[in-house]
Amino acid sequence: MSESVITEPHRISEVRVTPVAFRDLPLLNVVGVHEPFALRAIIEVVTDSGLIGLGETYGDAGHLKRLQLAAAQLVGVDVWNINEIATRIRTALAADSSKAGHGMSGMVTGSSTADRVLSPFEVACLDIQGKAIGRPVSDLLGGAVRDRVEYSAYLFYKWAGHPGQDDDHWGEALNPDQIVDQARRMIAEYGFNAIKLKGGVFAPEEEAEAILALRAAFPDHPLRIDPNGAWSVESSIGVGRKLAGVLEYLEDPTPGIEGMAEVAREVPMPLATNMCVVAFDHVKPAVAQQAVGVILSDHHFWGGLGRSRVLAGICDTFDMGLSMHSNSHLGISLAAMTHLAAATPNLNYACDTHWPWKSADDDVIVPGALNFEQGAVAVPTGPGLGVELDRDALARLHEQYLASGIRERDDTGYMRRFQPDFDPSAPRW
Ligand SMILES: O=C([O-])C(=O)C[C@H](O)[C@@H](O)C(=O)[O-]
Ligand SMILES: [Mg+2]
Repeated sequence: MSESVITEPHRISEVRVTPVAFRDLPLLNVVGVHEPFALRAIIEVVTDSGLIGLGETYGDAGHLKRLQLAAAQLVGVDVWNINEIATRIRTALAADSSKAGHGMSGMVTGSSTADRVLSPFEVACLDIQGKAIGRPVSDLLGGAVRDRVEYSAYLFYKWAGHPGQDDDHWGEALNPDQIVDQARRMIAEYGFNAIKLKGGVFAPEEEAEAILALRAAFPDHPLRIDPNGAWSVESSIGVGRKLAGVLEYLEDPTPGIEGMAEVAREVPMPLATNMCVVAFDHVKPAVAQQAVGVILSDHHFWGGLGRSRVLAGICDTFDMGLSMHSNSHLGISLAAMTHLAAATPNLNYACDTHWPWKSADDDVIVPGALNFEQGAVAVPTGPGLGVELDRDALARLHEQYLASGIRERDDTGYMRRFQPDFDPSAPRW
């Protein structure tokens, strides 16, 4: 590598934003059911030095529009100047007042728009920085403290298949026995050492039974349940007491910082959240009220990898645990999550991932860079993120996006096609 490649600025000459869709399964949650395709946007940042960096984020129409507004302001900026990139993005978004299209279907609503938009550009710039100096992104984040990152088995209640289609290969999971079967299959295939159940679908007592069935089947796996705020304070306290000694944490049992604080005072396990603390402004009131013991970071809405490490420092300062949240995602996100978790010493919980729900052939990266072994992904050691864009796959998933007709994630609207009176309001029980 010539010295100039290292010392010269790498100025952004072009930014490409490509919406893609990949097949998804009918996974149930408090707001409805996953549609047949999940949306993402793939970001390519190109420099005048000929390097290309990759980022991945939500693909909803409103978010895409904001990504385009931001992208138009980034030409000429040096990829080493993330502060300048963040400033330009805030300026570009000043005229955009729409809140629509954040990509999380009503479950994470209060995150910062500027941080959500910054995230994929920051990741792409870190990818370029790493490529420019021949070092992995984890080195740019302070260095890997672990060479493999543990993920959890993320179980969902689900229908056997999308209505009108054949059953999918996971089949139905609507009761505790089927949830245990799902866990067995997922753990046999991926080796996960921790288990999370997405709740908020059935009454809390039934979901607590599923957790007890998982405990009986997997005596040593840390367990979590996440009903996405579906339970009242009273119900949450009831479930929390019933599952004393069974859960490593109870995730978002009830909505809001005040409600979580009430529950936290009465249950023995820490409460975790990716709903009531999703932006830096939420941390102070949550700490003051001792509402949460664990924050689930997510670089897609906390402003990228650097700002997620700021969050990690805050958690460390206030003796809070740190875990990682996930939405349906592709390989560029998995690479970024893995570098971040590798370089975050206090991220001690197995991270969430929706990875097992995606078909292996539905991705935009060249296969082989990221593999699960014994529940963990080895941290890529090549330059940058360590993943390569497969342009044919990108074109195919973009065609899939165009053909899908889906432009916003809408779990509730999809559910109402089959259950017209479905009501997503929370708390429900
Ligand atoms: O931990 C969480 O809240 C999530 O993973 C949110 C996701 O949107 C999940 O509920 C889903 O994909 O249905
Ligand atoms: Mg959650």
